[in-house]
Amino acid sequence: MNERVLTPRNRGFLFLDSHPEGCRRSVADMWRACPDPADAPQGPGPVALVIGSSAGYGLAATLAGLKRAGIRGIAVSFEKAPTERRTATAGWYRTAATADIARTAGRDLVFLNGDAFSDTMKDQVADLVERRFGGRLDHLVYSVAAPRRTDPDTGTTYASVLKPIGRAHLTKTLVFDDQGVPEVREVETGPAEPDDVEQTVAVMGGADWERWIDHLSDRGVLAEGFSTAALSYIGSPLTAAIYRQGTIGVAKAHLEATARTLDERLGKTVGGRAVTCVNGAAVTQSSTAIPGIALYTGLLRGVLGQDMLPPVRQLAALWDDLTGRSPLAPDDEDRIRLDTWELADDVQAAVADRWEAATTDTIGGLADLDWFHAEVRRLYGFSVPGVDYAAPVATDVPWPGQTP
Ligand SMILES: NC(=O)c1ccc[n+]([C@@H]2O[C@H](COP(=O)([O-])OP(=O)(O)OC[C@H]3O[C@@H](n4cnc5c(N)ncnc54)[C@H](O)[C@@H]3O)[C@@H](O)[C@H]2O)c1
Repeated sequence: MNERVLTPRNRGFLFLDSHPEGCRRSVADMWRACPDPADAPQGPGPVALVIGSSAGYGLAATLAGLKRAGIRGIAVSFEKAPTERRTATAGWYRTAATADIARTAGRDLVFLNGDAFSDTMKDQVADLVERRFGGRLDHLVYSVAAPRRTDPDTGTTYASVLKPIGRAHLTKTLVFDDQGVPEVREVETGPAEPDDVEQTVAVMGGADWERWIDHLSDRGVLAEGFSTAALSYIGSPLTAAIYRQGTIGVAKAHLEATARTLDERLGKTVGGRAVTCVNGAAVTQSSTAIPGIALYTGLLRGVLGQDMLPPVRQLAALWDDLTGRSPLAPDDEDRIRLDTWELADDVQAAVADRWEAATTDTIGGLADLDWFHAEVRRLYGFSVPGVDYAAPVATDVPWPGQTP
């Protein structure tokens, strides 16, 4: 058993190691933060597939699905195993913790580790649905955030980028030095090259989600009334140049257009439904990579405090919609909106005032930096309340279903 004391080592918002016990507790905290349903789910539960289940919104989808809807089924993510020298990635440890929660809740959830963009993974999932889950999938939540995707048809690998379109964009941004001292800087991001948009759409648009649905449909494993949701983001005018009007925004528009195509197709074939679900800002490994988002999210928390709705509470509402317990009215572009708390006019006005006033000297009084800094560390299992970080911890935690 490889036991050692782990201290955080990071470059910016990226950490080299993850803390297994901290990751386990952060999942337990998320589980507790998901509200109980008025009546406990009965029976074996609907069969669900969550893609991107080990972090951020996909982890929230998995936990909220277990608690609110009593799902069983399959959870897919892409994580790295521990080695002699390095810990596993945080999502590996969170997956082990999620598996324990599913087991305790009496739900049969199978965790697969591999590339969701591959056809091999799609076949593996379809085989499992056939063999283990009665051949019928009731729900699919798509929550992948990835830097690259290889198209199985052509073998071409696409890389997504976060760039403005048309001209360079100067934004304020928040960084922390090695001692954790915050600094507000300006960074310029150059405009997208001609094929950056196409590449980003190929990774983060709707192509892979559509491929999943077609693949599972061809295999005949979509249940009558099957429903699917993919996660999207709109965000603030403050981040629009880099996000919604940037390369990633074009990809999100593609994802939302794909939902409309899939919705029509599923309606005709299995009486099913496809939607995108627009969520609010959250601190995740993917979101911290977006220029300006760290500052924006820290200020948003400064304005909203505890009223900032965590992913697991948003996803509880999504499951209530998917299962028909409490349907949500879509917006005029057929999207489910769980981001209204973030985009409320008064909230956005207050964040914009603070953004304007933000400098290295003033930031401490404008943003909730303690929260933001701790959230970033919690992504890797550090700064989780109740964990003894001085104690040695076993890093070779097995993937669920494997023997150590
Ligand atoms: N973070 C936010 O503020 C925010 C807000 C609204 C919507 N969203 C959306 O939520 C979705 C998930 O983003 P996140 O921020 O939770 O990301 P994240 O980085 O926290 O999680 C990404 C997940 O995708 C998995 N993954 C990555 N590549 C994969 C691959 N090739 N195969 C299988 N799994 C893979 C990872 O293992 C992880 O489970 C995205 O669509 C994002 O746009 C995020």
